[in-house]
Amino acid sequence: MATNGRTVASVDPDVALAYKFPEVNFRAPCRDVALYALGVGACGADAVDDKELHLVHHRDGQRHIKALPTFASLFPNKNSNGRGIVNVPGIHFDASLLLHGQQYIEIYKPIPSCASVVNKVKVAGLHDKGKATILEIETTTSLKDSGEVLCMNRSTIFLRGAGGFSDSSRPYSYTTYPANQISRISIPNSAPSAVYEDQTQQSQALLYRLSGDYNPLHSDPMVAQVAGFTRPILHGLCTLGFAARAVIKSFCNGDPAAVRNIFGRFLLHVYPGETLVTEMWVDGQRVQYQTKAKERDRAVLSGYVLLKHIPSSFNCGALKRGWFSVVNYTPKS
Ligand SMILES: CCCCCCC[C@@H](O)CC(=O)SCCNC(=O)CCNC(=O)[C@H](O)C(C)(C)COP(=O)(O)OP(=O)(O)OC[C@H]1O[C@@H](n2cnc3c(N)ncnc32)[C@H](O)[C@@H]1OP(=O)(O)O
Repeated sequence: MATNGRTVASVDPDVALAYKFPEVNFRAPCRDVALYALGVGACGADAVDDKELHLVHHRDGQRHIKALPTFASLFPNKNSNGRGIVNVPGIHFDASLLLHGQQYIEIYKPIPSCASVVNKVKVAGLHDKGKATILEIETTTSLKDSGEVLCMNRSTIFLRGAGGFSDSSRPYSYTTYPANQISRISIPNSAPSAVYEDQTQQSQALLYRLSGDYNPLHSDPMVAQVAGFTRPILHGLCTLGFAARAVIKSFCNGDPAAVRNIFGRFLLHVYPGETLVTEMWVDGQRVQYQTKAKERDRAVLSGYVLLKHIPSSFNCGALKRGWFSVVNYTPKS
């Protein structure tokens, strides 16, 4: 329903939860993997950066470029209308007020750089927060030929202005697992094990959107203003890609296959051109992180990355072209 061009929000949880999504088949070609890597800043500091060149270029003797684990976060886009909006019967909202709240990714197999895959999708959570509705979409992606499951994405979408559909004394909440299992991130008081600084470009969102999220919030100044921002903002998943790269460069010697799970909560919007400073704390195989927009000194993202192995000790204090990675880390025995 729409009045004056704006959709009047309404949520019918029974209709939404009963909906069976169709399976979505698609092909993720090599070119998409490289374009995505560039969209999240790979090779931005140094075009021949040895820790990242393999994300966009394969040398003689290598068959394929390597996909960042967060490339998997693009797969749920294929369930959407191409503007980051998943249509779920029973949920009507003003698309200009949608924000990405959280993303959780489990990687079961290294993400291939070229594959035909299929998405199975379900509503995994629905919460009435009064001023907003939180919708959680779970997408499980498998290789089309073998049926092997590659990864699972849990996308948490914050629908501003769409809450209040339940009794305020007993707000509606549904989830297929305890949400606090992944959403409570407490940042340690101790000094971080590593800090990584990265510069986003003014054109970052315009480049990132070519990976498939054409939500005009990230490109159209008028739409951004209606949504409450002074100018277009960066895609949340772009910021998550920067944070994942920070962890991979600092603790995995650039190997994207070293990552098992990734979680991030988007705390505040990021403007393209801002400097992202990611602080990381290692605890066994888990790297907790917090990313700040340096110019505003505000935390914009926090979460964790679960690695396949405890990272080994190494020294990395190189400071070049405004990037730094200061490592103060010895693995626990
Ligand atoms: C399938 C594919 C789908 C992918 C779609 C993606 C499409 C993309 O094109 C869209 C984007 O990329 S948007 C850009 C990235 N996101 C952002 O910039 C949002 C940044 N975060 C914010 O602005 C605020 O945290 C904000 C506004 C989110 C919340 O702030 P407040 O309104 O101040 O909320 P608050 O009062 O603190 O809390 C209210 C309840 O909500 C919960 N909550 C808060 N932040 C959350 C978040 N980020 N994610 C999930 N839940 C969140 C709180 O816990 C609280 O609940 P409770 O009272 O039960 O604790």
